Amino acid sequence: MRFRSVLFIPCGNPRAMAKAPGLRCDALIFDLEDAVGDQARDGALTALAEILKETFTATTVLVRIHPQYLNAIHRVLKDAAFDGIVVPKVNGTEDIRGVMMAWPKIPLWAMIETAEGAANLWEIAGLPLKGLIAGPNDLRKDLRTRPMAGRQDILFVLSQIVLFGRANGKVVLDGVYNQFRDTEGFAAECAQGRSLGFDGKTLIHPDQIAPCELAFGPSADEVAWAKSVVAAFEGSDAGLLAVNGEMVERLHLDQAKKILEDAS
Ligand SMILES: CC(C)(COP(=O)(O)OP(=O)(O)OC[C@H]1O[C@@H](n2cnc3c(N)ncnc32)[C@H](O)[C@@H]1OP(=O)(O)O)[C@@H](O)C(=O)NCCC(=O)NCCSC(=O)C[C@H](O)C(=O)O
Ligand SMILES: [Mg+2]
Repeated sequence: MRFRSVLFIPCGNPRAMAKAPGLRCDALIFDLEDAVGDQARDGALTALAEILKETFTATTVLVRIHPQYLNAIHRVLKDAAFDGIVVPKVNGTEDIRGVMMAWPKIPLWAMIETAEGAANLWEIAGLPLKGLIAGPNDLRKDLRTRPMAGRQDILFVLSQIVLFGRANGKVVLDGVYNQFRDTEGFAAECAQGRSLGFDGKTLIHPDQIAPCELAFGPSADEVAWAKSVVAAFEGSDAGLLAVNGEMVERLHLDQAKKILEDAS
């Protein structure tokens, strides 16, 4: 399953909700948390229950719950069809266990967006979760950082999400980019997220889907490199070879095969 492009849909926005079934991204996250004002909460939940009856172009449909309204959400969605729950502001393992009790069979995703959650990342990542998602907005609020070029202010947390996520076999998703009209800045942040090791990025606007897909998929250069490595090892049982002036080992062959698989 691919998780390159993962778009938040604000459940309180009927126009955005109407677009959701046809959107060509890997996953959708229907948001019942920060995107929904308190007055709109009941309507948003009803709208979500209705839309979950539809068929989606996206392969994975997730719901970001609001832990404060867990009982109401569970009551309305208990028979609804969706593929996972995103738990926001996870501070520690207890925040996940409560949701696991309510939905024992559905895959859970933890958002790492508080100082406490980041400090407890190793324990959280050790839980049977599907994935970890960075939340840069809440993280900056909680850490009291100021946005810096190259996300230097939160880079250590982003890298730890990748580190602890990978060590525990989780899908790891980068956080959202708020300046949704800034295509250059967005492309740069996607490239950085890809280089840091994230599987994909969470998005806030449909216009971010295509550039995100491009950034997180294998580049033309990577595919060319992968083909040359696979070709070089064909019929050879050598441990390492020189290919185009570069030493490549069998671990690179594994990487090359993965790139070609991702590109297909
Ligand atoms: C950011 C937006 C408020 C901008 O919306 P808008 O001004 O309406 O943009 P456009 O006019 O360009 O929109 C064009 C049409 O596309 C629809 N649209 C926009 N966004 C979405 C979306 N996310 N999903 C589906 N459809 C969308 C508009 O309705 C327009 O439709 P139409 O009028 O029929 O042509 C808006 O993009 C938005 O609300 N985005 C989602 C915001 C959100 O969900 N935020 C919460 C999650 S992010 C987060 O919390 C991060 C994390 O927790 C952290 O701490 O960092
Ligand atoms: Mg947040």
